[in-house]
Amino acid sequence: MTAPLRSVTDHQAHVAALFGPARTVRVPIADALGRALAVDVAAAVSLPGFDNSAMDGYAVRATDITDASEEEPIRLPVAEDIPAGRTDSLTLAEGTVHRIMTGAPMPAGADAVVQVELTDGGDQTVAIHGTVAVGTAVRRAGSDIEAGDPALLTGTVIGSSQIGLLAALGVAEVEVTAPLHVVVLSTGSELIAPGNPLEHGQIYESNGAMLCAAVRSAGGEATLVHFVPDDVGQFRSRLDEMIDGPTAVDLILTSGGVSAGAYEVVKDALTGQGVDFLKVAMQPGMPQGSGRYTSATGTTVPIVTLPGNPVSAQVSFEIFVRPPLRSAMGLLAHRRRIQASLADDLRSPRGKRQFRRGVFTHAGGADGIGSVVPIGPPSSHHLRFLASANALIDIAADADDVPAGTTVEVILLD
Ligand SMILES: Nc1nc2c(c(=O)[nH]1)N[C@H]1C(S)=C(S)[C@@H](COP(=O)(O)OP(=O)(O)OC[C@H]3O[C@@H](n4cnc5c(N)ncnc54)[C@H](O)[C@@H]3O)O[C@H]1N2
Ligand code: MOO
Repeated sequence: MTAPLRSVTDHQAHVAALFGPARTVRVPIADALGRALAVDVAAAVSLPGFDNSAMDGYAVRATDITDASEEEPIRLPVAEDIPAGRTDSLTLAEGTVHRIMTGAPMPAGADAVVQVELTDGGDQTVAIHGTVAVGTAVRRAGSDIEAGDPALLTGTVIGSSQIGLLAALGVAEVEVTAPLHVVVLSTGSELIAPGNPLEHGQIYESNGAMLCAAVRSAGGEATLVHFVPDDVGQFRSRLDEMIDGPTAVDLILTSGGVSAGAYEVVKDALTGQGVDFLKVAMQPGMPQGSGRYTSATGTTVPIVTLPGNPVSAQVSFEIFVRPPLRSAMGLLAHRRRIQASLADDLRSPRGKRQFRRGVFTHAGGADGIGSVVPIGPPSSHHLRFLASANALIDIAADADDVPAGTTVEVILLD
């Protein structure tokens, strides 16, 4: 008797339950890029740290130049020259000015800066051709952020501007969520590494490179292992070797060897070892497995066994692995889902949720929604069309004929 198929949402829940809470790590700020902040960061200093000039010009007392005009400029002695970086504390005497550059500290007593364009630019004395209000071109200490104020909150994903703020605040290292380490294991004696000649019946190993890239683009770290012989004992020893190796393993991701053939090394080696093998009501990606595998030395690691067909492997990663992997690193789990108008008729197998490859554009649908053109046939060896797609079209399990013009949901891949 055939077991009923598990629904996509059910299998998503099974895989998600394998992941624990995010781990954290302290890193130099440059290495925090793309990671989620694990603590609140308060400003240890104010920004700006001192009153400084917003313009190249002259620091003045505004009352000294209230009578200045284009026709009758006021001429004042230039008592000091203050480039950015000057560290001594200066005081502006009444009836004098200091030449000052953008970012340089304001002298005590000065309350405005006259930009150089309103003067003759003199360096001994200067003719000032206009008036300025108190505060003109002065950046006050703490006007961006005051020392002690919250700068970044836990959970913020660190991008270049957050790194900029941290550096400006003098922060050298931060506590962020740690990247998870995924061992990507490809099985199949027909598989040859790219760069080598092929014999008849052999193909290039592509799932390994693809899934490692998928893990990295999700924010994880990946190690690729290609296991060739169809030998269950050797397969388990290789797995144990990786688990008990120098780098802790957070997830094992296999592809291939899980369907109904005579040489299904993954399924044969892991059945009865804490891993369930089953069929999910989806296309592509029907044969799946997930669970926790314990090595000979007693280390237990979550494992997800993806089907070998390349499109099945990649789509399965997107649907089952990417969201909980990202969640477990404190990152936004889900890709953007958007409604689109289907540009061509589709057929879908009733009873299976179908994820067809598509090209989404923001225009072209009715009522201002975008449109999606399905590309390539449904079968799961059409890697070329997957590589041209920017979206997966999510067709419900109860649909069969889906005519052009139907509003469908798409998952944006970039
Ligand atoms: N009798 C049945 N046969 C099959 C069923 C089924 O239910 N009953 N399911 C089919 C479906 S659907 C899929 S998907 C595949 C999954 O098979 P496996 O996970 O066991 O994968 P393999 O048989 O090892 O390989 C399938 C296919 O993919 C190629 N492959 C595998 N690994 C790689 C790799 N790393 N790089 C590139 N290509 C790879 C492999 O050469 C095969 O062509 O089973 C169907 N069969
Ligand atoms: O379900 Mo399989 O994953 O179509 O190729």
